[in-house]
Amino acid sequence: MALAVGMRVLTRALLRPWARGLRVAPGRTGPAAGGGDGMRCFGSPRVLVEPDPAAGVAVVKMRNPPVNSLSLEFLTELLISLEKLENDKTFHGIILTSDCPGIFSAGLDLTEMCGRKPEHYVEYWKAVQETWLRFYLSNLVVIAAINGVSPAGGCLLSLTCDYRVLANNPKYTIGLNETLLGIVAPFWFKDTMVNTIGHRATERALQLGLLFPPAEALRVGVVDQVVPEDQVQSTARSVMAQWLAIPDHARQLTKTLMRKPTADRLLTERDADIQTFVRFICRDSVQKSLHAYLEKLKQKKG
Ligand SMILES: CC/C=C\CC(=O)SCCNC(=O)CCNC(=O)[C@H](O)C(C)(C)COP(=O)(O)OP(=O)(O)OC[C@H]1O[C@@H](n2cnc3c(N)ncnc32)[C@H](O)[C@@H]1OP(=O)(O)O
Repeated sequence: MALAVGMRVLTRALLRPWARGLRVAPGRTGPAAGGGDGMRCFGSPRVLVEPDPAAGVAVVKMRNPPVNSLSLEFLTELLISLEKLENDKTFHGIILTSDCPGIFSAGLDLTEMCGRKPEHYVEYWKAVQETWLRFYLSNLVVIAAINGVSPAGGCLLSLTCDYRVLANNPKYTIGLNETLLGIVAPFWFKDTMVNTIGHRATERALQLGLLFPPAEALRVGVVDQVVPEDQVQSTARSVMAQWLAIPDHARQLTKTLMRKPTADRLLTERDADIQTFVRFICRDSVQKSLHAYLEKLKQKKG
């Protein structure tokens, strides 16, 4: 039921103006990674999909340099790739990873939330909601191979996955750090974190905007496994094999059982959540905080 609702909302999303004209186009050519049966990589400008049909797995690489910030276009391309893989019976699992060295994703694109018109914030927030819903409720096994830093929306994206493998590099911190930007993680960001690490740990992590280095992330449960950097992809593949060995219908129904109540909360409060976000982001004080944060990021270089 929730999945049927999910399909309908995606179809609606793809009909929206920002999604029109974006279709999965043939990308880089060459043999599929590990597949060897001639199926080619495909994707879109910002998302590279490396299919391994023999394993029933596709590696989805985010490539929106420099930091894989989750812009409207990038989210749209991610959704289209996910839908294409879900509709292809060859695939049972995807490994979500990054093509940008040292960065999994810098989270929501701050330039989408700064100095724009309210109508833009509405469209952007719909896309953020849609991405969370689609990944959170996907029938596929989704494993995050986290090969870089992963703050805020980047962390959220990984939390939608069924399993997280993080590279053991002290620079690769992960967490919901929204409060450090003077903004508030919405209830469904919070719920996703609570479902992963529990209420008390989430309360502390979200209020303090904690970004956990690998050992801490593992201890608190934000990630499931920390491995040497050069073993992230191979570990994700062996974990995937374990998950795919479970009868698919039983695993899928169990996933739905676990996640539906959390997703339903957003599905029933979707419009109110958009209004809350737009009201909040349009506040002068919030705009000032975001501008100051972006400025600080830029000055870091000089
Ligand atoms: C209501 C809920 C709302 C929001 C949830 C969110 O997701 S808010 C976003 C939170 N994200 C962050 O706090 C991460 C901010 N970025 C960083 O900390 C660093 O950029 C990062 C990811 C550690 C990478 O550092 P690095 O030194 O490699 O790159 P640099 O900082 O120089 O950044 C390169 C250019 O990218 C721009 N940029 C970085 N993050 C974002 C972002 N989230 N959105 C948009 N743009 C971003 C940065 O300004 C640099 O731009 P440039 O024009 O080249 O100076």
